[in-house]
Parts: sequence; structure tokens; C-alpha cells
Amino acid sequence: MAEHDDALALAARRLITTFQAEDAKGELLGATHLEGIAVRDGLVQVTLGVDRARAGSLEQARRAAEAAIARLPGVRNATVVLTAHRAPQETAPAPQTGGHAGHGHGAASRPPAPKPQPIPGIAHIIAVGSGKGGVGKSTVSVNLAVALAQAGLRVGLMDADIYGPSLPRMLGASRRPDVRGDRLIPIEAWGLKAMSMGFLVEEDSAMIWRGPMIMGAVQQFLGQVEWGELDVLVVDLPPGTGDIQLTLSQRAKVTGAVIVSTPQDIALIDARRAVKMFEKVEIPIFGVIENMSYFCCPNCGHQTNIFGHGGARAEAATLGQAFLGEIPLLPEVRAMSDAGTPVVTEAPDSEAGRAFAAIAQTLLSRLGAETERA
Ligand SMILES: Nc1ncnc2c1ncn2[C@@H]1O[C@H](COP(=O)(O)OP(=O)(O)OP(=O)(O)O)[C@@H](O)[C@H]1O
Repeated sequence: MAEHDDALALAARRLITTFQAEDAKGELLGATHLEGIAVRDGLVQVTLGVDRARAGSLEQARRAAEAAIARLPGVRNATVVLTAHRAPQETAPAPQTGGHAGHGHGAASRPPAPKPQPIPGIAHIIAVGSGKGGVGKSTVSVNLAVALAQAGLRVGLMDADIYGPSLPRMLGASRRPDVRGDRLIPIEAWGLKAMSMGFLVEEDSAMIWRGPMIMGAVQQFLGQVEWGELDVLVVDLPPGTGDIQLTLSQRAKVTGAVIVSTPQDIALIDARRAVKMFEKVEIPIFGVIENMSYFCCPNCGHQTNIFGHGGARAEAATLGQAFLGEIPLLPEVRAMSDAGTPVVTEAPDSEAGRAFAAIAQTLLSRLGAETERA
């Protein structure tokens, strides 16, 4: 299978370079440069870099390249993505004082890392992360974002989990976003403006993105989505401590991060890693949320601590971080997530609904304090 994929990658590369070479005037694909090709099990993903100013005029050429690759024998699905970059003269100056953590070694010989800038129109960014996968980070991101919108804020939700985007399913929205010029129009759902790689490519093809392509996608989501004026952008990060977290910390000024963990020891060890990672990339941490904290029997109300209740609270105290609250493990949370209906809208008076609303209030006051400080 890998050999077959290698052959497809080669064939796709040849096609793209032929298109580029045939475009003598540099008006179509000749204006792009090949950033990467990833192939897995017949799913082909090509990333072409292009100057921001040109991106809008290349949509037809992009589609033509996509169709040509899709016709190659053995291709199950092809996606060609344009990642627009700033022209060199547009690049913001990057004054760097003190060095950005994680890039300090040998800084004298390297160009300074860009200082994270606020994104125009977006007052605050909250990053939701976890050390371990499957702890309910996306569930928490969606419900906190909707709860903040219910509290009257203008809220955006960005799914930075490029490998496994789950927002389309959780929001019950899978339509393709409109494109206006070189900008993507976010999908509106549950009072939020949302953007996810899952709106743009098939869920399984998102799995094969690689480092540089991922960074391009995150930058594009931050810089080229028509978010409008937002009080807060909630960013659902992938689990772990990789490229995406680093890219976000370098590209945008994040007001604060929230770390989601279950109370199990194994999740807590990873949560500790997540805390260290946010500290290293200089993203302030708002605190820790314990998800799947306890199971409350819907019949008799008896509380069972399936994963051992209270571990995240204790761990937060050990790490000197705030504890933001606990969300019970409830079948309706899972059922509503899977149905694309957030529990805070469908069952606001449920134990989980109230827990999310309370945590959103805590975050609201933290944002208020940050605004006053700024
Ligand atoms: N409090 C909860 N009660 C019941 N089910 C929950 C709860 N929180 C999350 N789940 C369920 O657990 C599963 C994993 O949740 P989710 O996708 O939010 O986790 P994640 O940490 O974002 O995962 P990934 O690592 O894949 O990004 C989903 O089926 C979700 O519905």
C-alpha cells in the first residue's frame, strides 16, 4: 500500500509541476509553489503556497488541478489546498525582547521568532487543550463557546485539530464554507461562527496532513477567516503538545488556555505535560477542568466515581493552577454531542449544562480582568 501511495505522490507531483510549467505567464498554478503532498491509502492532499493577493484568482486553477489528480488511477479522493502567505513586504516587524520560550537556544545566530500579535477584530483567544486524547476537549470547547455566546458575547470557534476535526459533527453542521475573495466565511451554528478543517475536506483525509501543511492551515484559519468582530475566539487544540500549539503561540496572542483532563492518573500525567508546554510557549493558563468527573445515575441519582473523582482539582493545586470546575459523565452529553446539539442549548438545566455555564462565567470574569489589565 505504501509503495502505491509513493507512486501516487510522484504522479501528483508531476501533474502539478506540469501545470506550473505550462502556465508561462504565471497567472494560474505558475503563481504557486508546491509546499507538500501527502498520500495515504489513495487519499491525496496537495498544498500549494501562494501570495495572499493572488489566492482569490486561483480558485478555478485549484479545482482543475484537484480534478486532474482525482482522475489518476488509484486515487480515492484528492484535495488541493491553497495556503496564502503574506508577501514579504506585508510581514509585520517582529520586535523580540527576551526571546520566546522554546526558541532561546542559540538565539544570537537565528532570526528572532515572531512576537505573537493580536488578531485584528478578535478581543480574546481562549485555547482549549489536553495532554491526552479522548478526554472530552472538543465537547468542552463547543459547550463553553456556546455558553459564552448565551452570556451575550460574540464568539468564534476554531477547530485547530487538523488531524481529527470533530466540530462539524458536534455542531451538526457539515456544509462547505463560502469563499469571498481570498477569505473563508465561517459557518454559523448555535450562535457561533465556526471554522474547521472538517468543513473543507473529508474527515478521513484530514488525518494525513503533515507538519508544514498543518502550520499553513492554522495560520490561514487565524488570518483568512472572516471572523468579523469577536469578543472571544475559542480554539479547540488537538491533544498533546505538538506543532499546532507552537504555531498558535507564535502567530496569535492567546489570552489564556484551559486544560481539560479526566481524573485518571494517566490523563493527569499528560495534563501536567500540557501545563508545562503552555508555560514553555508563554501562553497564560486560566486553569484546569475535570471532565467525566463522576457518573450520576439517571435513575437513582447515586454518584459513582468511575475514573476517581477530584484528581484534576488536586493536580491543579499541585501545579499552582486554578481549578475551573468539573463536568459529570452523563450519557446525554455523549448523545447530544453525537447528535450535533450541544448540551448547554438542549439541556441547560441538566447537571452538565449548569456546570458548563458556571465555568463559562468564571472564564468571563477572567477575560474581564485581562481586559482591564490591558
Ligand atoms: N462529560 C461527558 N459525559 C459523557 N460523554 C462525554 C463527556 N465528555 C465527552 N464525552 C464523549 O466522549 C467522547 C470523546 O469526547 P471528545 O471528542 O470531546 O474528546 P476529545 O478530547 O476532543 O477527543 P480527541 O482526542 O479525539 O480530540 C465523545 O463521544 C463525547 O461525546
